[in-house]
Amino acid sequence: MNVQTTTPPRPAGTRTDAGLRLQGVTLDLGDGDRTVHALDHVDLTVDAGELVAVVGPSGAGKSSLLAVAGALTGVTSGTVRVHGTDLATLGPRRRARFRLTEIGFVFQSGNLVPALTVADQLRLARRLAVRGAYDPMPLLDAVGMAHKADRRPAELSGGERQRVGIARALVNDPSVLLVDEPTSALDRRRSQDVVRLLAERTHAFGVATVMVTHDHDVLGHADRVVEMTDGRLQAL
Ligand SMILES: Nc1ncnc2c1ncn2[C@@H]1O[C@H](COP(=O)(O)OP(=O)(O)OP(=O)(O)O)[C@@H](O)[C@H]1O
Repeated sequence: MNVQTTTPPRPAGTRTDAGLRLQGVTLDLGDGDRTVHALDHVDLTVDAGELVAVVGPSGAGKSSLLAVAGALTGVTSGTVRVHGTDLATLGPRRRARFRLTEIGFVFQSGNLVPALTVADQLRLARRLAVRGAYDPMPLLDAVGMAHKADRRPAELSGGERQRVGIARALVNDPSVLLVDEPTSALDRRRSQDVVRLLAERTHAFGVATVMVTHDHDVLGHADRVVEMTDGRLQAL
């Protein structure tokens, strides 16, 4: 008999160490002879169940912020904590495992695997982290995509692909969701729908979400907006 494992929603704000905490984070990157301060003493706390939008001009450091929050890049100084764990304490193997289970990534245009059905996109992401059968339907239902579970990415609209990307990022019940320009390939109405969905799922699943965007029309769905300029963060 297969044991179906589903992920129960986690109520927001139930863990004091939940979410994302950046304290005094600096990231220096080499650029030829000179050093670029991609992040300059950044402090940012995103609580479980909170959606924080990050805006700012090109080159301001927004991608760098996602890279350090997602354990893709180590910091030059300062600390990054995800669900209470200081990322600097993790070796390469534990860091990779941690990224798989604690962090969800949503990319610009879904980044789905072309050959897989919608349901299998979720099954694969789950399988990489947890053994055992998994029923993707409740989560697909939660993003309004259960009726297209058997379709492949080429048969979906841009907005639908993003919905599947959001579901896939939530499959392992991560503490942190990192979202990079989710509406860059979408028209205005679909952009609103996708970011509204992100906000709803953030609140319902109690995940700490950071969304980088150039799209000022969607900022109303964020709980908070911060602006990055020259590697520094300030509240808007
Ligand atoms: N690998 C690298 N080596 C050297 N400098 C880098 C590297 N990656 C980024 N930078 C520099 O770090 C700074 C921040 O870049 P980052 O990509 O984080 O900005 P961004 O706000 O995401 O920009 P955009 O909105 O254009 O994506 C920029 O000055 C950039 O040129």
